[in-house]
Amino acid sequence: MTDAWPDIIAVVPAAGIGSRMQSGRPKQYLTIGQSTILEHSIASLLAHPAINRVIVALSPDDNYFQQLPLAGDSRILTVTGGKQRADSVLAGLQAAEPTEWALVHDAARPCLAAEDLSRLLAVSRHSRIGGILAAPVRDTMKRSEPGKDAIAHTVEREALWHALTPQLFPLTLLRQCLERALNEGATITDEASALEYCGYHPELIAGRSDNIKVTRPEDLALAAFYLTQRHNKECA
Ligand SMILES: Nc1ccn([C@@H]2O[C@H](COP(=O)(O)OP(=O)(O)OP(=O)(O)O)[C@@H](O)[C@H]2O)c(=O)n1
Ligand SMILES: C[C@](O)(CO)[C@H](O)COP(=O)(O)O
Repeated sequence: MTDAWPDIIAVVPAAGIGSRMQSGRPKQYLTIGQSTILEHSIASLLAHPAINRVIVALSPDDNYFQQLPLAGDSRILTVTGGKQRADSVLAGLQAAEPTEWALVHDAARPCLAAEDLSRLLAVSRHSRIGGILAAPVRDTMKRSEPGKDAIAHTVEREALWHALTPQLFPLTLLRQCLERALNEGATITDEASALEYCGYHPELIAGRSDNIKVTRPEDLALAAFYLTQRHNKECA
């Protein structure tokens, strides 16, 4: 640990199959430029001075990771992921050596900006609960009628956010909340929802809306555009 940054471990859930992407391989292994989406996502973490250990949760059927240069990086440990994203995250947390903070970042989010990562990490200086990167909703939001593509009503968008990653929490607290929530059958789609289930209120850190999760086919070109824009700006 340095004075500037907390003692931290990063966990990258990368054990999904990317079914919504409709591609020939898991989406985290699709390429943008010369690297896979997974490599971009992990690079955005390791480029930050605060992060020098990453645990990657992989599918038991993953035949791709070992072909990447990352496989030989001593800062990276791999574990076997689980049936749901939360199971994969918990597998990573359970493999982590004792560490004060845990940062969880989707393998499918390759466009994380360094300034957003720093702003999230700064939460560790004043909070014992943690927080998440999030983007305020911009569009009018509708709730559909159950089972129909018809509008039931408009959802008040004031104070409505898109949860992003990374998400940052005390490792022990996150592990305890995830274990309890999963054991009690709660639906957990991000780390914050496990803390909420246990009664905590993590901070919302407004983040860039270009920190997209590559989920559907059209997202790949958008992520490539964002990464190219950032590269050109850095090289200017
Ligand atoms: N059992 C799972 C499911 C998802 N993930 C990871 O969690 C992140 C976000 O999940 P999502 O975007 O839903 O990825 P997939 O589950 O692969 O996508 P899909 O739902 O379209 O199959 C991804 O990096 C994915 O690899 C994981 O580690 N373990
Ligand atoms: C964690 C997450 O990216 C926050 O928005 C999101 O919940 C992942 O959901 P998915 O269905 O596993 O993609």
